Amino acid sequence: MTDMNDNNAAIPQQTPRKHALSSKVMQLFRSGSRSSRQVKSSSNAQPPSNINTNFSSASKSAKLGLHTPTSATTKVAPNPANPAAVSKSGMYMPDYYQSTSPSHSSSSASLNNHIDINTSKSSSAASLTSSVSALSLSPTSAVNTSSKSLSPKFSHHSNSNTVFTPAPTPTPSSVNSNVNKITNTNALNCGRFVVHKDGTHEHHLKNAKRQEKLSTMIKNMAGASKLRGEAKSAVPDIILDPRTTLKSTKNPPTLFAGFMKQVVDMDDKYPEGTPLSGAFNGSEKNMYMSGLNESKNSAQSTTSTKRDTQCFAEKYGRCQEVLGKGAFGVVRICQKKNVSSQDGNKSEKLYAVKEFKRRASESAEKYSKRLTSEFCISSSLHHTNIVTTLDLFQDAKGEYCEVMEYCAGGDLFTLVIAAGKLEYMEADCFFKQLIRGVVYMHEMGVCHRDLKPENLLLTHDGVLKITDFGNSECFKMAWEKNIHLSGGVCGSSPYIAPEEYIKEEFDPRPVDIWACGVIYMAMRTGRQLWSSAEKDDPFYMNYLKARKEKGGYEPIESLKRARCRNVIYSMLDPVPYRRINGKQILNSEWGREIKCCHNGHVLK
Ligand SMILES: Nc1ncnc2c1ncn2[C@@H]1O[C@H](COP(=O)(O)OP(=O)(O)OP(=O)(O)O)[C@@H](O)[C@H]1O
Repeated sequence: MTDMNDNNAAIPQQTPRKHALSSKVMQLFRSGSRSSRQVKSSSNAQPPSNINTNFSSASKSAKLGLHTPTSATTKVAPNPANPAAVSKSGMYMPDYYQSTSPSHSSSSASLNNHIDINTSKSSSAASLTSSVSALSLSPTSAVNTSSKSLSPKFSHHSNSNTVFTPAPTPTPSSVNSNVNKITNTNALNCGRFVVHKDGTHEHHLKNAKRQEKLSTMIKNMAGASKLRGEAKSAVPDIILDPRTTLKSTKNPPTLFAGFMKQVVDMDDKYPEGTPLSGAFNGSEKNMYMSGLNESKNSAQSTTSTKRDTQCFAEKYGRCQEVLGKGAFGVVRICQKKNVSSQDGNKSEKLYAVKEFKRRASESAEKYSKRLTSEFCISSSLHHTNIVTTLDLFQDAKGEYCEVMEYCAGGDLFTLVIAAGKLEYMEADCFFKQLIRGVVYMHEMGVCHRDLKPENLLLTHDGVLKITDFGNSECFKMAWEKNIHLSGGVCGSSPYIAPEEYIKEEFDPRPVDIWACGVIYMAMRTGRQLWSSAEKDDPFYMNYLKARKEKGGYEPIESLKRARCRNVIYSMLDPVPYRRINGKQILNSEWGREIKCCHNGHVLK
């Protein structure tokens, strides 16, 4: 039996190389993605229109998709008064990255104040490395998160008088019973997630199969009268009457409800068979056929740029069916045949090609800045848990397209919807990979600002990859000591951190951590925690109240394992500077005991 405590599990060694970044690119990083900032009304849950009416002007303009003042993004955080805030490398380590949480005697609002975690300070300071000419960079200095010297102690207090006893360290027998528990789930029966007797596991993710299941679910939901009762309970109020009934519902919206809302919305906008994010809409055959038709059409229109098309086809093969649809265009699969592999055999290689459509309201300059920012940032990041961006080219219509590695397991959003919810071993594995990717990103001086299950792709063997850097920003250059604060509200409402609504400027890193906490809860419960973390959201208000009380917040309490709950409460601390950071999560008892399959690497 393998010990569940994986003390040696450290984040993959990544080594940032310092680059001189031209002022032009800096300018793009500072303002490019900002111009596209907006809150996407959640694809998962449509907040009722009678809420979200009382927010600051900054958040208001962001919600309306308006441009947030650039000045808000360029203000530099003040120098730390505390000399301890300067790392060994001489770089400023902001408060947020200090190893100890600020102490608060008033315990009521701060569950995470009771979590004592040592964090390695030897990691290099954040450094984004990029250049205009060479957009793909290799990191060079190691991220050191040795956990040997750590002795995390959890004592989860819901208030100053109450102490929750932490869950015991798993013993072989407790691991066994957990394994048995997992073994009994449908997840295992359908072969998606297999747990071995030694406690290790494997993922077998097939997006195409999942799409079929989702199509059937949608058909049943929409058509079969015998399922209507179930449909009503599974899609509470969101579809029925979002404005009047959310406040009276007991549970927050399910991810499936949001998915159905997408279907309903899409039906109005697009013809039948147009895939949404996750390419669920229509049978696989229909998707493929429509993809072929689209390829034919695009082939006809590309005759004027035959040379470019040939060049692209030589490198990446022909574009085929549509994989998914996002806010800015479709993502297609490309198949390159006869690629020589290391063993001398010929095989095929698949790529994903993402279109960047220009919005009607978007100026050419803004469009160019948006896509350059996304491409510059994503192609500068090299990590197992971040999708590899390979190329940027212009198609026959003059639209820019980004070439990425193809992730055959689809996205986490559709996985959770198809599964209902994930068992803890599967969710934990994805969670740890997500945090590893976030830690690396933050080390590189980049924050994502739109983390959600739709933007987390999966390989067939369960490697999670963060994608969609359209809202990301660089908060610190390699040569800078101070971080740049962010401003404005962006992302999808259920995942947006509360400070985005109430503060003009904030550290963007805790914002990513907050989103990861919400994502974990979405995986485990199949529901959103709330529509948005604002005062007029009844679920969020309940959460704020309940986290101070003895019983805690029911959806988080339902996680059962105290060490997991403690970390989630700390990730969802409404006070950003108290929020746990990525390294602390990995070094927590829970973080260290999570076993990732193949240590989060793709199987060869
Ligand atoms: N590399 C990839 N491999 C496989 N599928 C992909 C890949 N990239 C994207 N997809 C699919 O396409 C969908 C849309 O992609 P993406 O989120 O990047 O588009 P977007 O226009 O930026 O969307 P949005 O801004 O609305 O989040 C994803 O949810 C996923 O299902």
